[in-house]
Amino acid sequence: MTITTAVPTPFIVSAPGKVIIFGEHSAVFNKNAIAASVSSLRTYLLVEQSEDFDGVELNFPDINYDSRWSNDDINKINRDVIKETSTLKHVCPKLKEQLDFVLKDLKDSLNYFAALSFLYLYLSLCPDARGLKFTVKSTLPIGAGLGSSASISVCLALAFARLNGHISSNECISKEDKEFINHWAFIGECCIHGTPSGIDNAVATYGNAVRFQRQDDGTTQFHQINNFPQLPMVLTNTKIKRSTKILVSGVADLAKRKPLIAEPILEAMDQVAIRGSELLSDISKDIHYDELLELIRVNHGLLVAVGVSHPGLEVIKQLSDELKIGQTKLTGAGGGGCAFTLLEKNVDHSSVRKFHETLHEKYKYQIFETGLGGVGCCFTELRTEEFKSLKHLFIGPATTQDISLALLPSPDSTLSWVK
Ligand SMILES: Nc1ncnc2c1ncn2[C@@H]1O[C@H](COP(=O)(O)OP(=O)(O)O)[C@@H](O)[C@H]1O
Ligand SMILES: C[C@@](O)(CCOP(=O)(O)O)CC(=O)O
Ligand SMILES: [Mg+2]
Repeated sequence: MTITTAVPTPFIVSAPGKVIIFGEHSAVFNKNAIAASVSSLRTYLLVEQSEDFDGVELNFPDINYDSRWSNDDINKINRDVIKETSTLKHVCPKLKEQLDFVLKDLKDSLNYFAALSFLYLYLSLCPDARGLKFTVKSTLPIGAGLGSSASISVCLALAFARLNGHISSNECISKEDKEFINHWAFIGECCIHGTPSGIDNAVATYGNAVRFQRQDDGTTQFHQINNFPQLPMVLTNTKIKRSTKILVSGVADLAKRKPLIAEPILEAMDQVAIRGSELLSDISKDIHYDELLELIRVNHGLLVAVGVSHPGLEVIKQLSDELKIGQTKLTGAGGGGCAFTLLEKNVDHSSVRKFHETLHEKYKYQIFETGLGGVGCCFTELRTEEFKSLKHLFIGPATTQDISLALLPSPDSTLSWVK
């Protein structure tokens, strides 16, 4: 079997999910937004040699999807069309058309978008890397508003950029390399949900927290917010399924039909995010904490107005209001998925416990314990013994705790993560 790669295998790449604090949806309309990475909820991608196949194998157990494409399948895609993708800031319609043909059996299923982003990035970045198997496992909930689509796109972009030799240093991932990864992850996001703002892939690439704004010419402007405060918060997953693509296109439809109504709402979201970022950079002044809580309440109301909440999310908001523990807003695309509750400064802990218990026992919601900020994308090459001891995490019924315990790129990790 011929294996043409610039770096040794096996290796693992990883990227975090995110919480949008202010500005989901309005970010798509070039308004300001603030998001932070969720340090312990991440996607991991294992790249290894195929055992018995000289094409490309894909294994996405989290969504029950696997596939393999032979060298013949791959060689049928027109090389001139592939070359065109390198200069584009969006998805190349000609390549998408060819991939639609390859993926015709998946059309209209959720797996189609995952396969499309995989093949699009693979062909654009390392079409000659063959005889490889790519397995993805995430400790993030998928389709829940915590940016799993961006996190997997960053993992794919980083892995493929290593395989073609674009990223060859084993010391660190340079600023230029991160720009490259962020660009291609944005294209992966475009494959998954059409018109992303780019905030999710920026956070998954760079980690920490960012204030972000997409510009009218399609470029993005973002600043890392250093020393992002560890906000006292509760992150709740309703487990109600929804699709970012459909929710984002619903808001675009409203903006098109009722521009005079939608634009002031989006403008108000912009002002919330601008003021929110001022407050978050100087949270030490307690006097502003109430204003931050107020902004959370206002931002949620504006998201309700553009039609992206869900009765299941309103349950969380209502309960936090009833128990007077803080302010809740949906986070991510909404329509189900997750909500973020910022707790009052001197919150009554027994009320927070009641909040947890009710959401868990009565509604069967899931509560995440995670800090905000932390490492962005990273990779680690595996020694033979490491590969042997870690492989089961990607093929067996490993829990998210098992995966985090063994792989989390924390300061006390036994693996040598390159960041
Ligand atoms: N671990 C994963 N394995 C396979 N596909 C994934 C994974 N994580 C994300 N995806 C892709 O991203 C989609 C979910 O993205 P999206 O609707 O934007 O929700 P979110 O980004 O909030 O999780 C999935 O349907 C799938 O195509
Ligand atoms: C709704 C939006 O602002 C965030 C979507 O996040 P998620 O896919 O729901 O995690 C879209 C975007 O900014 O690309
Ligand atoms: Mg997404």
